[in-house]
Amino acid sequence: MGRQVCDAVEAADGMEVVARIDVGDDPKAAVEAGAQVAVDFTTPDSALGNIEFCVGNGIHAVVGTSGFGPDKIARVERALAASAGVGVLIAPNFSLGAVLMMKFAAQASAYFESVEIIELHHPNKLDAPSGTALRTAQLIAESRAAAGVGPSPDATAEDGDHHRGGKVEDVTIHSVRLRGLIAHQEVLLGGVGETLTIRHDSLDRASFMPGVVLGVREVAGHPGLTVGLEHFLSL
Ligand SMILES: NC(=O)C1=CN([C@@H]2O[C@H](COP(=O)(O)OP(=O)(O)OC[C@H]3O[C@@H](n4cnc5c(N)ncnc54)[C@H](OP(=O)(O)O)[C@@H]3O)[C@@H](O)[C@H]2O)C=CC1
Ligand SMILES: O=C(O)C1=N[C@H](C(=O)O)C[C@H](O)C1
Repeated sequence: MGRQVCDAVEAADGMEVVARIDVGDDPKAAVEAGAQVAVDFTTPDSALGNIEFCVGNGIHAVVGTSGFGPDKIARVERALAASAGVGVLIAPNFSLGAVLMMKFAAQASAYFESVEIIELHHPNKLDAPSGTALRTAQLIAESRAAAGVGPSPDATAEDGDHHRGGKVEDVTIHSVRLRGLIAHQEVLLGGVGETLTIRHDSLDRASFMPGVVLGVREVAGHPGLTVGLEHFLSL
């Protein structure tokens, strides 16, 4: 992602890549080069420190790295509280189709008794479930709570080995890791006598680039923390 993002930013109107920071490089090089916006696609362990460094140095940040739970989000907010005017965008998924898939799934989940998520990714992915699946589960939970819909029915009495996947916000998520895949997700919804499946496929990492470039363009105009690219789009 890092290499592809550098190419996409370099090709975008009015943007220039002034520093490329790999693991082991000193991030001060970005400050010295006058970076206005940093883009982070690293690892769940590295990203928080990178964001805190950027915010502390007045650099806006666009973050694609997954694994941002409530604790890390709170730390980003604390860093931002001490740096007025700096913006951080954390987007679980930068592809337009995935943003729409999450929105449609959350909307539909208010009308169906059952909902489960299957996320499917390449086997080099470090985290499970994916950031997209976590965010989808949160959005579904919010939508179902607002509509007064209870948890999906499930009579499984025992599942010591997790054959039924894992639950996030009471929504079951199944994670598939398979050579040949890039990034895919299905949200399965079920009601009496019918099912609805909402599926998104990233067939190429190029699918994330327009969203990243949009984030870089817009983040300075959105001080504070924004979670989700949908807030920079008029959907
Ligand atoms: N939001 C979205 O739309 C998308 C999010 N992602 C997420 O982005 C992240 C990266 O994905 P991907 O590119 O596939 O992963 P890779 O593992 O291929 O790349 C991560 C890179 O970050 C480097 N790195 C680790 N720590 C640091 C650091 N402190 N400073 C600079 N570089 C560092 C790693 O170096 P080394 O290998 O030497 O450790 C590695 O080269 C993942 O969390 C993934 O889930 C991916 C695609 C889309
Ligand atoms: O690691 C990936 O590849 C991806 N990670 C993000 C996630 O965890 O949801 C976004 C996309 O699914 C690709």
